[in-house]
Amino acid sequence: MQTLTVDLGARSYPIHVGAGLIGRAELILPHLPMPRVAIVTNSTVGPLYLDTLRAALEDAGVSVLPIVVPDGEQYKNAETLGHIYDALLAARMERKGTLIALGGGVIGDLTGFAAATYLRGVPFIQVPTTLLAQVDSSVGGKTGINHPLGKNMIGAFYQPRLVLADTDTLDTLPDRELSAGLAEVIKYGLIRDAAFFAWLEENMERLLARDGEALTFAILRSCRNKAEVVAADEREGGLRAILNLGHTFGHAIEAGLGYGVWLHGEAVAAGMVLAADLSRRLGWLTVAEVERVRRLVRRARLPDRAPDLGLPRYQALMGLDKKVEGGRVRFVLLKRLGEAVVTADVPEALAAATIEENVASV
Ligand SMILES: NC(=O)c1ccc[n+]([C@@H]2O[C@H](COP(=O)([O-])OP(=O)(O)OC[C@H]3O[C@@H](n4cnc5c(N)ncnc54)[C@H](O)[C@@H]3O)[C@@H](O)[C@H]2O)c1
Ligand SMILES: O=C(O)C(=O)C[C@@H](O)[C@H](O)[C@H](O)COP(=O)(O)O
Ligand SMILES: [Zn+2]
Repeated sequence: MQTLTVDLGARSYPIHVGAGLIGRAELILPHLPMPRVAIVTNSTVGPLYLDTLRAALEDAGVSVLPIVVPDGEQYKNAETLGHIYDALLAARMERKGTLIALGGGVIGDLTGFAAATYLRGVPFIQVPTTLLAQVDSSVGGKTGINHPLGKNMIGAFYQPRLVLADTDTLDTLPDRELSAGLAEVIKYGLIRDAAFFAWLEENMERLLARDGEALTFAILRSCRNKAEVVAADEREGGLRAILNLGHTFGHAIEAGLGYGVWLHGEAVAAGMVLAADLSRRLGWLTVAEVERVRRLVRRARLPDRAPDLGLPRYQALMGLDKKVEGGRVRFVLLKRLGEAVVTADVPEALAAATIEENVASV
């Protein structure tokens, strides 16, 4: 097991990464104010991993309330959140009870927001079981739910007490989901870690083949990048927005197609290629550099073109992005491979051409 820390003063927390961690209650116990937890999971992950986690905790004297919600991005909404509150209230979960998110980013975001709001805040722990959740969503405290008009529109910054990333859980992850996680991994290389981008170009096949050493390296390197950004700017006053590379286009794709049609990582992958192409149009990246981005995305078995929703629909959806200021979309773009910038100074015609020249019919 290897451990990193998200450095947030009194709210700092560890990220443990390694094999077989779900069965190790001793890693969780120090973070529980009282021996009572609710494990929130879904109908896919529950049958795979709930028993192991539950038995480990119960054997250690912890009372466990399982809450199983339906699986899918389309359930990351107010209705599912309501079911979680209902179950917590029915079981009289108290303020010192801890919520544990067992699953991917959907479960993590939902459970984190439930924890931020139930009784005005109870402790929570992330046990991420997808690559995407292990490299990104379980770290940093962005929690929330979708709105039909836009992704993650309702939420809170609320940090977990612990992130427990058991790499064994990736054994059961479908290939498509593994690739989706690789999108956010590539993101770290593009925004602030050129050496990691080059490493990914060398090692993409090992990652796709689920080589344990390569995956663990990529998870730790990604978490280290994210932890450093979050420690510097927890609530996205500035720097943290670079973690949104590809998301302005990507969130428009997810909401525009309907949640769950394209996976989050797939939409972000196409969005990053568009962001790279827009950066080229602004004179920052070369054609060859955009091709490097496109090639790596394709090698990760991810889409490098966006679905053709029509330009007006893209513009309307992107106008709802959380980074919009004074009505102007703020784009996360690339000055070079390994350095992101956030700018509203983008001629509308260039953004429009980027979309129109990078779409493919779905
Ligand atoms: N909070 C953040 O900082 C942040 C960062 C990135 C993404 N997100 C959010 O995370 C979500 C995407 O997360 P995701 O990609 O993990 O999707 P997900 O949570 O939908 O999980 C993907 C699929 O894999 C299944 N699954 C999970 N673990 C499994 C396992 N070990 N074996 C087999 N199947 C497994 C799930 O049931 C689901 O069907 C989006 O809602 C996105 O907006 C949040
Ligand atoms: O942690 C962050 O900050 C991120 O932006 C990480 C993203 O990968 C993630 O998808 C996040 O949920 C997007 O944030 P949002 O504020 O655009 O909803
Ligand atoms: Zn994301």
